[in-house]
Amino acid sequence: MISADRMAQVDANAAALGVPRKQLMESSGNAVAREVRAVADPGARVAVVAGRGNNGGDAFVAARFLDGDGSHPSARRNGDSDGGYDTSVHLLGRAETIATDIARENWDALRRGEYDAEEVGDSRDFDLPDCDVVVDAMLGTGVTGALREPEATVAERINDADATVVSVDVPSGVNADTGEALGASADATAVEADRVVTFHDAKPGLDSLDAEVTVADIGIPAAAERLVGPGDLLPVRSGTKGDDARTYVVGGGPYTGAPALAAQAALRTGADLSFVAAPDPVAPQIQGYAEDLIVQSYDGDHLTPEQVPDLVETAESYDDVVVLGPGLGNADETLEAAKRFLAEFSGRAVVDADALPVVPEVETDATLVCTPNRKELAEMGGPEVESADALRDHADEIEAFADELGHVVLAKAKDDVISDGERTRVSTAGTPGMTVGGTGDTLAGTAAGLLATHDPFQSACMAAYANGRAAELLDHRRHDGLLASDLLDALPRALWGEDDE
Ligand SMILES: NC(=O)C1=CN([C@@H]2O[C@H](COP(=O)(O)OP(=O)(O)OC[C@H]3O[C@@H](n4cnc5c(N)ncnc54)[C@H](O)[C@@H]3O)[C@@H](O)[C@H]2O)[C@H](O)CC1
Ligand SMILES: [K+]
Repeated sequence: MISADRMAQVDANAAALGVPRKQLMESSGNAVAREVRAVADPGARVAVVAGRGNNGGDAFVAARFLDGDGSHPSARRNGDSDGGYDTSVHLLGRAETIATDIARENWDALRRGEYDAEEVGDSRDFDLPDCDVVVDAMLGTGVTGALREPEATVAERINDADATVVSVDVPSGVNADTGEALGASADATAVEADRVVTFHDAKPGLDSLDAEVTVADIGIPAAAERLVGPGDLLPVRSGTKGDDARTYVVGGGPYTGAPALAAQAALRTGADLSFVAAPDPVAPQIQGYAEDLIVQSYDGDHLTPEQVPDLVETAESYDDVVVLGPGLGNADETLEAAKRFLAEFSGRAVVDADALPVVPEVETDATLVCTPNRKELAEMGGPEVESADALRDHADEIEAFADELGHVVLAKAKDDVISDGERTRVSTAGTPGMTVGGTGDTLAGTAAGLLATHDPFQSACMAAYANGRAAELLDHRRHDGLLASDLLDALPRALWGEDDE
C-alpha cells in the first residue's frame, strides 16, 4: 500500500535514479492498453477521455498501443485479422493548456501520427461516442477538490454510458487515499469504474471501490523506495515554513562546539528561534560562536539532575524541539540528569552523543529521534556493526532495535540507516570528508529543525539526506578539508533546492 504523497516522493526518487517520469508514463500507458485488451476483443470501440495532467498523458500512450488498422506486424505474425482497436481520444480542453511537457509530447505524438484525437473545448459539445470501453483518464492523483467542469459533466456521461469503464490509476474524482469522492457534498461526482489500473503499488482508497483493481509494475526501481532521495524532501519543498518553530539544545559543558553546531543547523533547517541551555562557564563561549543563537546559562560546570525540572518546564511551555546530548560529556551526574530529563519530558526531542545510552534505561512519554553512530548504537544495546561501511548490512537488526526501543533510530555511518521499527530507509548521501568531527552535531540539529514541523521518521530521513547532500554540494571545493561548520552554509540549498549551484 502506498499513499499518494509517498508515491510522488518515490516517483521523484526514481527520476533521480535515472528513470524519468516519461519512461514511467510509457509503462503506465502500456499497462492500461493491456487492461483494455483483457476486457474487449480487438476491433472493439475504445473512447479515451483524457484530462490535461499526467493521468491524461498515460492514456495518450495507451491509445498508441491500442489503436490499429490491422496492419501491425505482431498481429500479422500471430495470424490475427486485426490486433488493433477502433480508438478515439478526447482531450478535455485545449492542447495548449496541457499541464506537463511529457503529457504534451505524448499528445503531439498522437496528432503527428494521425491518430483519431480531438480537443473538446466545451463539454456541452461533447458527446461520448458509442463505444465498448471508456478509458477514464481525466484525473489521477493530481486531483484537488470536487470535480470541476467540464470533468463533472463528463463523469456523469461516462457513468451513464453502456460501456466498460477502465480508470487510469484512480477513478477520476476519487481520493486514492480514502476511496471517497472528493468534494464537500455527500453526492459529489466521481467516475464509477469497472476496472482500475493503478501503478507500482496498491492505494489504500481503491479497496473500498466496487471495481476490479490491477496493480501494474511500471519499472520503478526498489531503490526509489529504499534509498532516501530528493523525493523524500518534497514535504519540505512543497510545505510552508512553520510559524514559531523553536529548538532548544541541552548541551555543552566539557565541549562547546557541538551545541553551537547543532543549534545553528536547526536555524538553517527552518527553526525561527534556536536556544541553547549550557553551564555558566561555557555559555558566553557558545554565544560567541554565533549571534543568531539565544544562550541561556545554568549554575555549575556540567549538567546535573538539579537543573532538569527547569529545563523540562521551559521546553514544554514553549513546545520546543529539544536536542539532548551534544557536548554534555558523560559524568555520572550528567547521565543521571539526561535520564531524569527523558523521564519527565513529554515533547519531541533528538537524542545524540553522550545522552544516547540512557534511552533504553528510561520510560518516557517523549517522541524521540535517536542519532547514534556505530559505537553508540552498540552501547545502546543495538547491533554490533563491524565497520563504518557495513551499517546498511545490519538494516534488519536496526529495524528490530528501533521497534524494541519504540523510537526512531537514525544510525549514522558511511550510509545511514533510518528506521521507526516498521519502515526502514537508507541514505547514501555524503562524502568521505564527513568523517571530520561535528558532522553528527549538524545532523542532530537538522533533525530537530525538521521535527518542529514534520513527523519523526520523515524528519530523520530528510535530515540524513540533507546533511549528506550538503557535503556533496561543497565537496568539489573542500575535498579533505571539509569542516562541519561548512555544512551550515550548504544546508538550505540541500533542503530547498540547488539552483544556484
Ligand atoms: N509514479 C507515478 O505515480 C506516475 C504517475 N503517472 C500518472 O500521473 C498522474 C498524476 O498526474 P498529475 O499531472 O500530477 O495530475 P492529474 O493528471 O491527476 O491532474 C492534474 C490536472 O488536473 C487539474 N485538476 C485538479 N483538480 C481538478 C478538479 N477537481 N477538477 C478539474 N480539474 C482538476 C489540474 O489543474 C491539473 O491540470 C497519476 O495519477 C498517474 O496516472 C505517470 O504517468 C507515471 C508515473
Ligand atoms: K483517472
